[in-house]
Amino acid sequence: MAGGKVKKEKGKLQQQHVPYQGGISFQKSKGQHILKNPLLVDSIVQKAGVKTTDVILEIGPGTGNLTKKLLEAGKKIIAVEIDPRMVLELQRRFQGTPHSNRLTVIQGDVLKTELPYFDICVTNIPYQISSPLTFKLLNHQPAFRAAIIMFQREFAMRLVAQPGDKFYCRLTVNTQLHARVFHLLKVGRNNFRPPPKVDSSVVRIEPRKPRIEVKQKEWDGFLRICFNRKNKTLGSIFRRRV
Ligand SMILES: C[S@@+](CC[C@H](N)C(=O)[O-])C[C@H]1O[C@@H](n2cnc3c(N)ncnc32)[C@H](O)[C@@H]1O
Repeated sequence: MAGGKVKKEKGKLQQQHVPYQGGISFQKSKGQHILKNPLLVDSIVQKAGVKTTDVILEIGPGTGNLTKKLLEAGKKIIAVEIDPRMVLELQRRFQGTPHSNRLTVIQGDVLKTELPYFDICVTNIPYQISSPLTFKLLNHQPAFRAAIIMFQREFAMRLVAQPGDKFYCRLTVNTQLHARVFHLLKVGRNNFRPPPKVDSSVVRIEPRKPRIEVKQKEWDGFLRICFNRKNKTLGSIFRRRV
């Protein structure tokens, strides 16, 4: 472990819990639990179904462990990171690599940032922003294909719950009104550095297509077009619906 200290305690060599990577101390207040298992990162990217043409949004790229795999899979990454130390670390890590011109890092709080267009969001978020972030994404226009998000397990269970489940609640209803939600992967706390106090789950959120609202005026215009054509049957179907 980079920067780790080893101290002798009660006759045993015990590794002190010093969560450093590349000289950066991780801040729990910012939910900085870095994914340390490369196999898990591969699995998340693979299950996300990223296309080579995709513009990907990543929230909280941290030191870039997920970012690196996303850069290999997609066309362009837009990453929003609140911590300037992490932004510097990302620049240091990707500068001069073949991927660098496909990565844009926005420094700021994602909840206060106007999000650009993206096809898919793949992200390991700080859990304290789970709820506002989910609804920010669900309100985002134009709608994206899917968001693949690491949540605290219990929050994930509430998102995917079905009527009658113990986790079924207002969050479930509000989310499923706007999106289809799937549980993808259970993730144990030891896959992170430092390990959080809770287990996690990766969830896939697919926004529902908005219903097309047709106003009376538009129906009238459409009716006229139908009657101007020779297909009278089609015309009468629409007349009945008006
Ligand atoms: C759980 S870590 C994930 C790090 C990295 N993606 C990984 O998987 O290894 C969360 C990241 O989100 C950043 N973060 C925390 N609050 C944020 C916010 N409001 N807006 C943007 N980034 C935030 C943290 O600084 C941290 O880098």
